[in-house]
Amino acid sequence: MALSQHLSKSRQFLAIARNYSAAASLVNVEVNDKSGVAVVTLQRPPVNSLNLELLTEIKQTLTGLEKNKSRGAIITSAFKTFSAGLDILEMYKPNPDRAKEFWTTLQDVWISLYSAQFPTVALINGPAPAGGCLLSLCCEYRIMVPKAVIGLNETQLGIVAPSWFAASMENVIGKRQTELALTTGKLFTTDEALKVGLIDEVVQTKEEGLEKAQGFIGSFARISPFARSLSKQTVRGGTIRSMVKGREADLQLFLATIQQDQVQKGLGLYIEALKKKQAA
Ligand SMILES: CCCCC/C=C\C/C=C\C/C=C/C(=O)SCCNC(=O)CCNC(=O)[C@H](O)C(C)(C)COP(=O)(O)OP(=O)(O)OC[C@H]1O[C@@H](n2cnc3c(N)ncnc32)[C@H](O)[C@@H]1OP(=O)(O)O
Repeated sequence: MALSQHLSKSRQFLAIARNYSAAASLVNVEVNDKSGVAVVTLQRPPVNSLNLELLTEIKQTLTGLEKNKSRGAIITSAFKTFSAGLDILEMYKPNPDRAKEFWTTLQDVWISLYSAQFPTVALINGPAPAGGCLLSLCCEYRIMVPKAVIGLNETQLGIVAPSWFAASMENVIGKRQTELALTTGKLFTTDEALKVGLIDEVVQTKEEGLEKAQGFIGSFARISPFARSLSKQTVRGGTIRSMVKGREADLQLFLATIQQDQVQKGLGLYIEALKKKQAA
């Protein structure tokens, strides 16, 4: 499709996305007029913790971008935190039906983002623990600001990162580093993340990050989108197939795990600690 035609379609999507954003407003989508690349900004205050509603909007946004054959997407945050990960309140004293929908929607978001046909960049403009890290790991390229942290720190909450969280990290930094990171619940500083390959670039500001992200996506201008996306599928297909095959078992494991007394106690203490931190 010619770029002009494509941009016209993108603008139509933007109009729809704007209307949608106005109604719900947890995700803002802006399509760049020149490049056709969508900047997807998470905006659930205060820290973009991923609850059912935010995950649902992310899922709908990704579906819209895929339908409109997006040229690329940059995922970032409107706040100083990229994403605080899964909303702990979705797992603490959960309503079983909502917990089921919550986890299924998280799985859907992972599948859509991990297998997106268009190029994806995470512009990590603040802390990205656990589920925040997972979102960025689904992308093809990660750009991060200084003085932030990123990692799968689940063990620090007394829970375990599911196998597809671990696989997402392993595909980026390898088995050895993933095992060390997961067993300790490590949150990498920006410098540590760069050193281990968890992120690709460091930028000083979000604006610089947006330019770099556009540059990364622009680097595919002369590559056939068909060949690009099939190559991505070749590399990621095994991980996606294994997650999809195991998703019902994974859901049941999640539901059983969060009902355990020990897990509930741990989550309760963690929530208290977060609140005390704010009061101090
Ligand atoms: C093989 C077996 C498989 C079984 C599977 C079963 C279970 C595993 C399931 C899931 C995996 C879990 C994944 C997750 O993502 S868990 C979430 C992990 N997240 C964190 O640990 C981050 C916690 N937050 C922070 O560290 C900080 O908030 C921050 C992100 C660094 C930001 O710091 P800042 O100082 O800017 O903000 P505050 O700390 O003051 O927070 C403001 C406000 O937000 C509340 N909040 C923070 N994080 C969360 C969260 N993740 N969920 C819900 N709420 C959160 C915080 O309490 C404050 O609230 P208040 O009401 O006091 O204003």
